[in-house]
Order: sequence, then structure tokens, then C-alpha cells
Amino acid sequence: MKLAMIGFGQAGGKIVDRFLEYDDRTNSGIVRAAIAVNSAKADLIGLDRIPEENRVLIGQARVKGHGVGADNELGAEIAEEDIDEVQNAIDSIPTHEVDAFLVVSGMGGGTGSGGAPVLAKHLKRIYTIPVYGLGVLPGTDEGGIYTLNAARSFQTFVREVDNLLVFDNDSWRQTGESVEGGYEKINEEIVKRFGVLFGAGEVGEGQEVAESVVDSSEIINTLSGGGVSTVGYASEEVELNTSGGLLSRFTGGDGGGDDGLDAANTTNRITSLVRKAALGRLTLPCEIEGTERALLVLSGPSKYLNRKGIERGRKWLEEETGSMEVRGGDFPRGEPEVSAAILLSGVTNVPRIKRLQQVAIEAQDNMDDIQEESDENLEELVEDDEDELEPLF
Ligand SMILES: Nc1nc2c(ncn2[C@@H]2O[C@H](COP(=O)(O)OP(=O)(O)OP(=O)(O)O)[C@@H](O)[C@H]2O)c(=O)[nH]1
Repeated sequence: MKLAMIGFGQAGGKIVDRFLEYDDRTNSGIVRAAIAVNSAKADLIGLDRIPEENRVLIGQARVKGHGVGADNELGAEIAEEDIDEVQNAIDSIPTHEVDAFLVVSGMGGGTGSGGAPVLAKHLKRIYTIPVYGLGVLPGTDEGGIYTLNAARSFQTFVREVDNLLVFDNDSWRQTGESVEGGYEKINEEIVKRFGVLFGAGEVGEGQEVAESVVDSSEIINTLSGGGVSTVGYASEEVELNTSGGLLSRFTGGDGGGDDGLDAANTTNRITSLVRKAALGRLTLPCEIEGTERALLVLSGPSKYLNRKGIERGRKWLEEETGSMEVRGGDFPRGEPEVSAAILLSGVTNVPRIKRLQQVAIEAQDNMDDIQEESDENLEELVEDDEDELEPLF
């Protein structure tokens, strides 16, 4: 699937940057265009791969390139005011070559949490291709304002996009890690999961060309109907033996047919990989029962994939989710691992979202404190930076 990715705010920009790196590394060819939008000049300068002409600074008249200091409403306002500048960058994208937009944003700050829903709404008005969101929830230890921003942003983002894919930082943060080091690892987990999923059916340059069962229309169909989605993932390495053939821990690699693989063994291993992916840590932890639609993508060298295993995994997912709409297929790739990625779309029983909704309700009661905290943040930022930063480019 070919995507036009737009990273909104710092987290959004960094994650899109990382997707470009993933694309280069794996030759997956999913990022057709990449844009970063931010109100903080320094964040845009810090990006590595997004082309400079695709980095859009908004809100200069209001915040002078300093960011909005976690003020979600201000983030939304400046996105609305400067939407034409974002559109100018989007105009350079060959949208006829793109299957969907993916708007990526952290939901705890101000720029992305306020601006991403505004952009999604704008894109949906103009284009006919789907507009998906990838929203990152803040850690619960980040403070009240971040949780409140996420609660507000979630409500609007999910309404404006065709489907909101969610990653929850809270369930992925390791204790004892520096914040930046922690995000590096987390961002890698994000691009791996969503990369395998969106990469299904794409054949990058030099990739193994094979008949693939999953294509972009199946991803789109699974996401259509809207709501919130989460992704499960599990993988096992397969190793290269000395003669250059693939020998596998995945299959036992110890005999059987001509190529050293045993079909029944492969089927069983695929089934257990599917269970691990669905029952292990999801990008947004939830009860999988009650999921409306699901898609299973098995990827790896074609000789380690078989229809029977995928079919069994798919059936098992149908039973566990109670959904009648579970798609499945393979994605042959010349990678030294076999992986299962599961998209659960339209999930309903999500404890973190329930807590956020509660926060949004309670926030109505202590609006004044929150406004004060947010104003102080903004004042500090503007005072901090009396000397103007150098022009961006
Ligand atoms: N996964 C991940 N999350 C991040 C990263 N950076 C920040 N976050 C999360 O995203 C939230 C929003 O932060 P930012 O993206 O920095 O905020 P912003 O949208 O730029 O808005 P302002 O800084 O308020 O102008 C934070 O609360 C973190 O939870 C990152 O690199 N990876």
C-alpha cells in the first residue's frame, strides 16, 4: 500500500522520519511522500530524512517558531489559520499514485494533538482516498495536561479520520530508560508493526516478486467502517545456512522434504505465531473479543508460508474476536524472519480509552486550573526564546 504520510508535531515528524528509514532499509516502498508540519522550528530542523521543502512551519505569527507549549486549542487554531501552507506542500504529492493518507501525531502535546484532526478534516473534504490517523497516546506519568490533551484529541481525531490506528506509549515505556533513548526504541517498534502491515502487497525494488494474497484493497476494506484499530505482531528468525539456503529455527530445519521443511510443522508454527501476535502486547492493549474486522498478514520467505497455516490462524482469529470479517493472506518477502501482523479494526473494549473518556468528562469541572497551567507553559516558552532562532532554511 502506498501512503502519503504527514507527521504533525514533534512525535509525528520523528515517526514519519523513521518510516522513511524503514522503507530504505527493507525496500518496502510504502512511503510515497513524507511531509512534516510543526509550530516549532527546532523540531523541523532536527529531522533527518523528510525533504526540507516538505517541512512546513505553521503559526509563526502567533508563536514565532517556538511551539505551542502543549496548548491543544492553540494547536488547532494555528492549523486552521495556516492550512493553506500545509496544502501547498501536499500539492507537490502525486496523489493519484497514493492509496491513502496517514496523518501521524502524538496526542499529548499541543501542535499535533490540536492540528492533526484539523488536517484530517481538511484532507477528507478535498480528496477521495481514505485518510487514516496514527495517534500516539502519552505515558500516564507525563502529567495531567498531556492526558487531557489526549482525551480531547482522541475524540476529534477519531471522528475526522476513516480509521484511527493507535499506539499507546504507556504500555511500551521501559522503566530506567532515558526519554529520548526510550522513544528511539518505541519508534522502531511502531514502524516495524505498521510497516509490515502497510507493506503487504507492495513490492519494493529488488524484492522477491511473488504472488501475494494480501493487497491494499484488503487493508482498506478492513479499515473501512472506521473506529479505532490496534496491531499485534510476532516474529521468529529464520537463518541462512552455509550453502546459502534458508535453514530455520521456525520449522526446526532438520529434515522432512527436499528443502528441509515439514508442512505440518510449518502449519503448527504459523498457528502459534498468530496466537502470540494476537495475545501478546498490542499497539493499543484491549480485549480482542468484540473486534469488528481483522486482517492477518503472514510475511517471510515463501517456503515458510503455507495456506493451511494461514487459514487455521484466520479461523482461530474469527473464533477469538467473534468477527465474521477476518481476512488473511501471505506476503512473501526475502527477509530472514517469518512474522505475523494482525490488524484489529473497530475494537470496542479498550481500558485506556475508557479512562481517557472519563478524564474528558472530569476535566469540565476543573477547566480553570488546566487553562492556567497551559498559559504558564506558553509564557515560559516565549520568554525563554527572546533571541530569534536562525531562519530555518
Ligand atoms: N512514540 C513516541 N512518542 C513521542 C515521541 N516524542 C514525543 N512523544 C509523545 O508525544 C506527545 C506529544 O509530544 P510532541 O509531539 O512533542 O508535541 P507537539 O505535538 O510537537 O506539541 P508541542 O510540543 O506542545 O508544540 C508526548 O506527550 C509523548 O507522549 C516520540 O519520538 N515517539
